[in-house]
Amino acid sequence: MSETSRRPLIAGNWKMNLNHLEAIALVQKLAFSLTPEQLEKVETVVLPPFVDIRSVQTLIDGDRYLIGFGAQDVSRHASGAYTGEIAASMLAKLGCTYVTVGHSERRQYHNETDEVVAAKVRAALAEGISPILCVGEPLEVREAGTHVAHTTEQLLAAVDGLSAEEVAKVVVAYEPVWAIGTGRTATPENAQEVIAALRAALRKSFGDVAESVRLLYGGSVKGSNVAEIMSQDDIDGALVGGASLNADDFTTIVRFPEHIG
Ligand SMILES: O=C[C@H](O)COP(=O)(O)O
Repeated sequence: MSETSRRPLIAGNWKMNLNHLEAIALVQKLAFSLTPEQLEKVETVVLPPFVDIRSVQTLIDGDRYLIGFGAQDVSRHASGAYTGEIAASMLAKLGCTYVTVGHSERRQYHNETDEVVAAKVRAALAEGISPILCVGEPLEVREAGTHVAHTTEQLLAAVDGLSAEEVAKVVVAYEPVWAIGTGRTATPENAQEVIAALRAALRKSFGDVAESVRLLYGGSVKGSNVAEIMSQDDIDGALVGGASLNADDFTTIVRFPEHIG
């Protein structure tokens, strides 16, 4: 995180955890634990399962919590006969401001291709929702040393053809697949290397707007490693999985500026 105008973003991806009652309890705990100053300094967002979102919205809107919320996936289609799918317009109506797109678990278990991911990015943007576009290499790519090229290709495939104005609304999350849920994190320097390369690729294709795009790191982020990760120049936040399910763990992560000298 360098001294720029990019506001840090910590997003909690709950994945397929917590029902709507548990969601309410967790968001309440977060709101009671974090001060308005902390939430002003660090944009804090939860990404619950679809069925929790209405409850989370009602709570956050009703009590005017300074916590954002979004979804974990979106249909590439606007509406129609797509059983089980959720349209971006439905998420927008619920007040979602973010949606993760192209998470490695969707790419791996639901066969999402770069083409599908690109269509979902567009679907979200069309409804004023910022996609949190996930990219990252599997272990064999890291071991082959081609991780920068791999993640850059994923990024450019997803944003190809967007305007600079649209790109400014995209958040990119670099999540090395081998670091997700494994307790293994990329070293802060490794994460910085890839994320700086992603920003350079955006700069080459879209110009100065690249300086305002927020790039996050994800993969076993915890209270104990977040400050070191966030000290890197190009890392603007974190996409947190496991540690976002516990209010104490997540608030410790959101409070990372207190641990940066
Ligand atoms: O979306 C979040 C990532 O997949 C990271 O998950 P994790 O923090 O449990 O490793």
